Amino acid sequence: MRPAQAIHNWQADQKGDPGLPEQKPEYVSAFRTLYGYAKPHMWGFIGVFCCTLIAILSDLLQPFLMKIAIDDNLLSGKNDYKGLLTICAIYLGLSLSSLLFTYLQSNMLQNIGQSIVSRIRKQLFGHILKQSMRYFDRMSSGSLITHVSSDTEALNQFFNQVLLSLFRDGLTLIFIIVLMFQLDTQLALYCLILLPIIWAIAIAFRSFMRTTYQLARTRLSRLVAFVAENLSGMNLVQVFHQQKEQEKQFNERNSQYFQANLREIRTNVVFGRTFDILSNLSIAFVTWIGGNAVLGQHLEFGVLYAFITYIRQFFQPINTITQQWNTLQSATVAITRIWSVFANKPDVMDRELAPVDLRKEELNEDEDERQASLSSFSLEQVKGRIDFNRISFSYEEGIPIIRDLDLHINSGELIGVVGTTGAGKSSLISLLCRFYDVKAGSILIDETDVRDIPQATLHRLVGLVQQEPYLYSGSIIENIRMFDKSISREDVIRACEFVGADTIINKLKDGYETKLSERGSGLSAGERQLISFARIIVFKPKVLILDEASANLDSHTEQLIQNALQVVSQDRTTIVIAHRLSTIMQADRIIVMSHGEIVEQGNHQELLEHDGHYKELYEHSQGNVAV
Ligand SMILES: Nc1ncnc2c1ncn2[C@@H]1O[C@H](COP(=O)(O)OP(=O)(O)OP(=O)(O)O)[C@@H](O)[C@H]1O
Repeated sequence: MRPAQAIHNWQADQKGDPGLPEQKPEYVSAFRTLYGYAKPHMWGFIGVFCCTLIAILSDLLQPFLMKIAIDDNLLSGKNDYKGLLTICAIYLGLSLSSLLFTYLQSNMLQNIGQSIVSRIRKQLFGHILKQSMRYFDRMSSGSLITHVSSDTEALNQFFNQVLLSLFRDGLTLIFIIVLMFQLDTQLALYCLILLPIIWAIAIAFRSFMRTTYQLARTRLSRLVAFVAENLSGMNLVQVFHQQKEQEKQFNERNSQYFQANLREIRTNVVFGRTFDILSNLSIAFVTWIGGNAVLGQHLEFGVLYAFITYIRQFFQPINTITQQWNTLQSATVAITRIWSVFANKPDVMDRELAPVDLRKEELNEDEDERQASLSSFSLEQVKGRIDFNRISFSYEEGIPIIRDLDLHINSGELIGVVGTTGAGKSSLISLLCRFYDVKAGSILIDETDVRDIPQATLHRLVGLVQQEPYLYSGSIIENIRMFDKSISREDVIRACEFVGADTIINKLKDGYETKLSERGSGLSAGERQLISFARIIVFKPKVLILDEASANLDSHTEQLIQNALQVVSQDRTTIVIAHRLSTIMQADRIIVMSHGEIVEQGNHQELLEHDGHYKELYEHSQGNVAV
């Protein structure tokens, strides 16, 4: 990440994370899309439904069986031991069946849920990788991490908790009501009087629980985003001695999350206990009404026993369903957020090249030329001529960064680009690599517009060594061949010898197998630069861009990089954004940029004689100050 970007993200986080808006759930569209993912698992869902049905019936028939045992065997005076034994055997069978089918149901649902979520997570990461730089300028890495981790996890909970509860608890409730009416209509009607009260309590708690739940989730997301941003901008935090300030801010967020969690737990406990009280009141009520009926011999004792058992079971699913409301809410918000990522189309895309014969009649002259240049474009035959034809560019509307810039580079030329900070040097390179598209004008490589070259080909064609080369956690060899197994070890070693990185790598204990930690720590800035040179060499780009590290390198490493640059620039067009003029004094041509325009160009000697910006920069650098 460029320091400017890190600062931007870091500052964005100080203001609160704009990437994590508190979105309102949009149930219909969110679940319609999710349905598309669930559809291929339809048979699995039918299986889950059947298992749930059998498990619930096995559970609910148990009190009914007890009622038969009490009324027909124990209190009837028939002394039917065989009948009692049969009932006990069936009871045991039902318990085992409940156990087995509950296991199957949750196993199947877990399987389906996990495979859907893993598919979404895979697609999400793939989609994020395809986004253009403008997207990453806007989004903080913290919110993207949240999308890939917490939001997909919320989806997982949707399948394993919400769906399961809807299946199991919903069906349980329906069956209990049916069984109650089956046992005694009058007593069942008395119990149903309770339903509106339960409903009112659930509604009252629901909105309260939703608020506390969402507060906790939002605060957690902010905490995660804060940590992620701090890790990515750690060098800034340390350079500016921000540790104490950041720790203070982290503690504030942490304590806010802690408070929100406590509130959520308290609300859940109060809600659960309210239901317990209501359940006990109902049991007392039914015992009184039903007990009177039993004493008056209008009701069998077994029926009353079964009724009381069912009332106990009645409150559990209502409680669970209400609690799942929160998970449903957060899953919906998560789905909406994930889908808003999916909905974002990259600004920079490969042009759709419709088959020529289909569009021939519509082709105008320009289009004809474009098609002709494309058909002659082949990666192997590219010579590396680059034309910036009067290009203009801005990151934000109304703030021009590059203005009407015209630059033509011959194949094999070594071009140095210098200029004051913010002159637009890196932006020019970003346009050539097509991280962004120009607003006006065009950039051609061998007469072909970069917008017409598939990005995969373009990035094979143009190799970029960045100011702060990124190294992945993995061995040095994997970092050089970028995990591409088709590049042999010999090729890697040859590339390292070529740029002079070989001696350094061989001095390391494990040589090419040395494991690098994240960001390549363990190696100096110069060593990381040399490794990224070797990385470029193995991929043999026709155009090489070097965004030179602005950090001060020791003279030995600087010499190594100078030598490396000399060898890698042979036979390829090379553009070097130089912070130290010594790097480009030998360049064929030096371009001096200021405020997005080329203000001078020529070789070192010519520019010194010109007595302009370059001379000023040169004299400045003679005082050993980096440009
Ligand atoms: N991603 C971005 N979004 C918005 N503005 C940006 C972005 N990147 C750069 N800029 C702005 O564009 C201008 C040119 O930046 P650029 O990085 O191209 O300059 P530069 O000449 O390479 O500077 P330096 O030598 O400091 O690297 C600066 O004003 C910078 O703040």
